[in-house]
Amino acid sequence: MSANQSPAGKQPTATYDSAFLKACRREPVPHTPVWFMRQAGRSLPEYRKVREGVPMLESCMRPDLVTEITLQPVRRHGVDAAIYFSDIVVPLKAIGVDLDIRPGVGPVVERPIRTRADLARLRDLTPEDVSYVTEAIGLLTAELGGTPLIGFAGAPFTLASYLVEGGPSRNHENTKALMYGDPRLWADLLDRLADITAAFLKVQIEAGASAVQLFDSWVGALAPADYRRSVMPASAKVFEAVAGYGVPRIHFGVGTGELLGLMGEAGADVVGVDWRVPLDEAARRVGPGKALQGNLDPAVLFSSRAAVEAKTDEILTAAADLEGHVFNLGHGVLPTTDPDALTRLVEHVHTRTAR
Ligand SMILES: Cc1c2[nH]c(c1CCC(=O)O)Cc1[nH]c(c(CCC(=O)O)c1C)Cc1[nH]c(c(CCC(=O)O)c1C)Cc1[nH]c(c(C)c1CCC(=O)O)C2
Repeated sequence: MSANQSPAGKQPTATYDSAFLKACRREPVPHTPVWFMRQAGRSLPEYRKVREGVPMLESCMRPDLVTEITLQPVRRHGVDAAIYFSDIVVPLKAIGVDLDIRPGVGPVVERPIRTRADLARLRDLTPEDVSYVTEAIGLLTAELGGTPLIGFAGAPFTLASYLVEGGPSRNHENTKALMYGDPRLWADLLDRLADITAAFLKVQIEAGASAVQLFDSWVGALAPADYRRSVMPASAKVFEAVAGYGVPRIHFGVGTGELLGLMGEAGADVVGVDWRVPLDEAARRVGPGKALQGNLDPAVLFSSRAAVEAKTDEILTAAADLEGHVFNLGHGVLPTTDPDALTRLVEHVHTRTAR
């Protein structure tokens, strides 16, 4: 190990010692670190400008654009971590699934996956399928200095929901029909997706990502017993596959108050919490040995500065006794959010928690 290398491998010491990675490891921090899910995106005029005329999926495959878009919120807001600009469906596109991301809609799959024959269309992901990810992360880590880069992927349940429904869904009825009606096929589908997801996260870590987040955005639609039986084994397989790298693993979903304990148990080092459960109560549900991430309601950013600060202070108070806290929103930045409100929020959290 050379002098400027960390115990965690090839990342620079400044990155290893960043407030974000320290909080994930539950070590003392100089201030509570902050980043925002969907911090890169339509809330930023500079994002809308570089995306002009470039379809979403194409932008994810261009290392120059990925690098620029990932850096934009770091420059503008001074957040404590960058999140790699991509989408949860990128690895599926990379293995040849016929899908697209429609503006204002989200991912749409031409031929949904619902039978055993359909399952054969999901082949393994190799690093060559996503060489643009390796290239972009190389460019990014060179630019980021001591700011850590978070890699991410969609969790098997949330990916399955898009694949089975064929697009965004409120009730996930086709997904649940498969889960309850053909548990063997469902288990095989989730296992396939776990392998693809694990391979995609490995590419990002090996290229230089300092942490990874598994987005199980829609898993809050399930009761705990069904989560434990039908989803947790696949998510646990993903976490286990990347455990050896020693980078923090974050696990996030929306409406997951009843699942927080199980989501930690699946293998996360950090559990993401939406705004429906206060962080002190979330800590009781998750139990010791894990950090928490969250949990300001993204809609609060549409209220007055005083109201944003009051809600933020409530969260910081609830987080005061946590073993590790990464400040974030309870879900992604809404596209019409005033970016200045986000910049002020970063400053406020840093000032309020400076030690
Ligand atoms: C469920 C999900 C998706 N994608 C993602 C999730 C999990 C996170 C969550 O729960 O919000 C993950 C995601 N998607 C995107 C990021 C970028 C990194 C970041 O957080 O800054 C991340 C982390 C870019 C994106 N992914 C998408 C956009 C908007 C498309 C655009 O800017 O043209 C961005 C910036 C498209 C997308 N892709 C998806 C949706 C629901 C949408 C929005 C559809 C719309 O409102 O237009 C699927």
